[in-house]
This record gives sequence, C-alpha cells and structure tokens, in this order.
Amino acid sequence: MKIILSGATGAMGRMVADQVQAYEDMEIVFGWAGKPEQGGPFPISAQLEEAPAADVIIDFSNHATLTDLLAYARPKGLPLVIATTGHTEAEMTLMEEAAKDLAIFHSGNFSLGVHVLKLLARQAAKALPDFDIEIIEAHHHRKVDAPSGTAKMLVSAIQEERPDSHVVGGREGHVGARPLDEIGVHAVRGGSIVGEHTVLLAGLDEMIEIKHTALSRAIFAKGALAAAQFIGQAQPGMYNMDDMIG
Ligand SMILES: NC(=O)C1=CN([C@@H]2O[C@H](COP(=O)(O)OP(=O)(O)OC[C@H]3O[C@@H](n4cnc5c(N)ncnc54)[C@H](OP(=O)(O)O)[C@@H]3O)[C@@H](O)[C@H]2O)C=CC1
Ligand SMILES: O=C(O)C1=N[C@H](C(=O)O)C[C@H](O)C1
Repeated sequence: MKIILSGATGAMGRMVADQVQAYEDMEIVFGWAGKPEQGGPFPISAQLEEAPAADVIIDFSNHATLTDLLAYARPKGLPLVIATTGHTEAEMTLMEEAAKDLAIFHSGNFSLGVHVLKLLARQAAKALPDFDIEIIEAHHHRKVDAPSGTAKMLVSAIQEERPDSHVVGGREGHVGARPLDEIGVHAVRGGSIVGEHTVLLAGLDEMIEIKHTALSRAIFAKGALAAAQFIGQAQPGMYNMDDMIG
C-alpha cells in the first residue's frame, strides 16, 4: 500500500513515518508540507500535484488543507484518512459531500483507548441522567484548535443520550446556576502534554471521572495506518472508528 502523507514534517507526520516501518506491506511514497524538508526516506514537497500514484492519503496537517486534499483525491478516487482536527462546519459539509464518491475515514482520535472512553461516556450519560457532565481536555502548547477533535467526538456521543444538551465553554462572570442540559467543555494547553481527556459526571454527593491519557503519539499513528488498510478497498462513504472496531 503506497501512502501520501499530508503534514509530513509535523509531530504526527514524523511519528507515522516512524511507525510505518513496522509494516512490510505499507510505504510512504510522498510527503506534503507547507515548508518541505529534504533528506528523508521519501520526497517531501509543498506541491501536492507532484505526488506519484498511491493507494491512500493519510492527513495529519491543518484543517485549511482540506479543499486541496479533496481536489486532488476526488478525481482519482483516492481514499483519504483524515486525522486532522479543527475543521469548520463548512469544511465538514465539503467532506461529507466528497464522501458520496470517495472513501473517507475521519476521526478526531485514532486510539483504541479513546474509542472505549467514548463508549463508556455514552453509557454513563445514559445510566446517570441526573448527573452534570463536563469534559476536560489537555494538550501541548503547539495545538492550534480548541476544543480538541476528541472532545467534540465525546460531546456527540453524549448527545446521543442527551439530545437536548448543548456545549458551554469558558465560563466567566455571573453565569448563573448550572442547568442539567449543559455539557461543559474546557481546554487546557501547556508544555508537551500529548493528550488527556476526562469525562466528569457530577451528581449529588458523588462523582465519576473517566479519563484517557495518551502516553505517546504512536497510538494515533498506528490507528491511522490501520484505518488506511481498512479503507484501502472500501466503497465511497464516511467511515470512523465505530466501523473499524465496532
Ligand atoms: N485524529 C487523531 O488521532 C490525531 C489528530 N491530530 C491532529 O493532526 C494535526 C497535526 O498535528 P501535529 O502533527 O501535532 O501538528 P504540527 O503542527 O506538528 O504539524 C502540522 C503539519 O501540517 C503541515 N501543514 C500545516 N498547514 C499546511 C498547509 N496549509 N499546507 C500544507 N501543509 C500544511 C505542516 O507543515 P508546514 O508547517 O511546513 O506548513 C506540518 O507538516 C492536528 O490537527 C491535530 O489535532 C494529532 C494527533 C492525533
Ligand atoms: O493535536 C493533538 O496533538 C491531538 N489532537 C487530537 C484532538 O484534537 O483530539 C487527538 C489527540 O488528542 C492529540
């Protein structure tokens, strides 16, 4: 499987390039980045059109690359694994539109542990309908989007059980008593934190915290490579971790 790696010079791009070496049947044939670097095991360019024929694109870059990625992949029917977070609503609509004739695997988090955190959060929201729910995410100081893609995924899972709830972030001043239909979402940024997500359920006289801590970016890279194998032969459509793991 030949891979085009979008975001090749970033923290995640480097980790994917490292992890792919463990797979005999996968190789990166081209890297795309705004400011390319020379001397690595595959060519990196700022011109996506220079990429050779490939089987899949893996994207860990910036939401602003989406239009170019779709313009390149769609005419070729080239499956896309989109791990980048922070897409606008308009970009999400573009992605869903492109998925009518392109296989797109999109997830805000490619780790197995976060997938289970999501299932647990939904189950807890159902089992504890009177508990207030808050999500706290923490990431490194380079992260440019907030809240994290994972936090948004957790909100969506909880809203499956609480369809009338809405997100509240950054409380300040006289905000009044907290209604049950809020989901508080809080973004912490600092140092080299790889990624932490806590779902806090607070009831009267008791609370539960369900927490996932990423100890290495390798978990995201391995998950994205597994997703690339999963959608390599898939029919057009939008796929996520539920489709791959169940
Ligand atoms: N779904 C998941 O499991 C995970 C998702 N992520 C997401 O992946 C993304 C990347 O994270 P990370 O590697 O830490 O970020 P970095 O800032 O370290 O790297 C970003 C990469 O994207 C490239 N890039 C940015 N803008 C453009 C552009 N306009 N055109 C071409 N290339 C561009 C950068 O190259 P240059 O600077 O030269 O332009 C760089 O190679 C983020 O959205 C993050 O949230 C991260 C971890 C896990
Ligand atoms: O930017 C990151 O680093 C991460 N981004 C993803 C997100 O926004 O949820 C996943 C992971 O937490 C690391």
